[in-house]
Amino acid sequence: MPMATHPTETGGTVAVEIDQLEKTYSGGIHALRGINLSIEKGSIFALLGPNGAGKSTTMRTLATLTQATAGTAKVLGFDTSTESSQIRQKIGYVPQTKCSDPYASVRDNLLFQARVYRIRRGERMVRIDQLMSDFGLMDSASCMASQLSGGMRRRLEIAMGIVHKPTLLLLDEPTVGLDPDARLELWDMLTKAVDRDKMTLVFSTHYLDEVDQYASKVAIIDAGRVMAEGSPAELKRCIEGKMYTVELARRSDGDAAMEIIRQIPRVTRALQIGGKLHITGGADHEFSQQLSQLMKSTNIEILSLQVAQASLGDVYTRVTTKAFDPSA
Ligand SMILES: Nc1ncnc2c1ncn2[C@@H]1O[C@H](COP(=O)(O)OP(=O)(O)OP(=O)(O)O)[C@@H](O)[C@H]1O
Repeated sequence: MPMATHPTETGGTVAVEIDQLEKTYSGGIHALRGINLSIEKGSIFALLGPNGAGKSTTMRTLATLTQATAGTAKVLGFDTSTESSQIRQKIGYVPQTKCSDPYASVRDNLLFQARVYRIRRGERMVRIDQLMSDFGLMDSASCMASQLSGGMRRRLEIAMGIVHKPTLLLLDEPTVGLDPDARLELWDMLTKAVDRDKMTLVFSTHYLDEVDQYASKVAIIDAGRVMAEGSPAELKRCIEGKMYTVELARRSDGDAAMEIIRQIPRVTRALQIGGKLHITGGADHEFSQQLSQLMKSTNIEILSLQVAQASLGDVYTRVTTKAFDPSA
């Protein structure tokens, strides 16, 4: 992975350009079915999607660890299929699975990585001390990686991923399996490091709150395709009207209630999940009155009706789940 010289970085203001990317694994599994994405330099970009959506495959392609079947992916102006060595010295990649040596200390794990990237002897210790301080690892410098908590081990692995000050950092589900406090701690330290070293960050996640809070842009991926893309605020605005959550007194009324909802002209989406009906429709008082009156007239008792602005979760549910679509 390390190279003696640094190539001139190209790509203008774009860090990643993906065009019609396809990946078919042996056995005929279509992991990517024509992904298009453009990621600006300096942004924090999230790939959000359910299990098996193709997030890791996209990450691995950008990290030049797997070859696309068709289409192109450019990282910092370099082609992932023909210019992998130029890309590898400019990026940091931290996979989903543990990648530190469990039997080496925190300091030795970082030292190993610094040697791999041929950081000069004089600079190595300064950089390692800085990273241990940034990621709250100073007091654990001599601990073996296997002795660290899940959150600390993840922080060590991210520190290892940026030891060479990459321009682009790829993190595959950085907080998976961590408790809420550990997630917050990690994001706090990570965003400070990203800011200071002026990195572009691309991360994949299942956590909507992380996307809402930290990402400047997000692509929602499902079954190997980009289903929606934009800033979290833009995506929320895409959902017209408001979100209504109706809880029925009797779960058994669910199907009948869905039939009634289908008759309301301004309902754009409706979904029945575990005894609750999630409806997108008109944003006015009249709409919610119409909804409750129709239910009452057919003896369907409503326990509660809540109204909210669309959340990123609503967008996610809408683009990744088969909902009732009256226009379909
Ligand atoms: N090495 C491989 N060989 C064969 N199939 C694979 C391989 N890696 C991934 N797949 C398949 O490709 C599809 C996409 O997988 P991928 O890991 O990219 O999704 P993901 O969105 O990262 O999922 P998760 O959130 O579960 O990590 C899945 O159907 C998966 O089973």
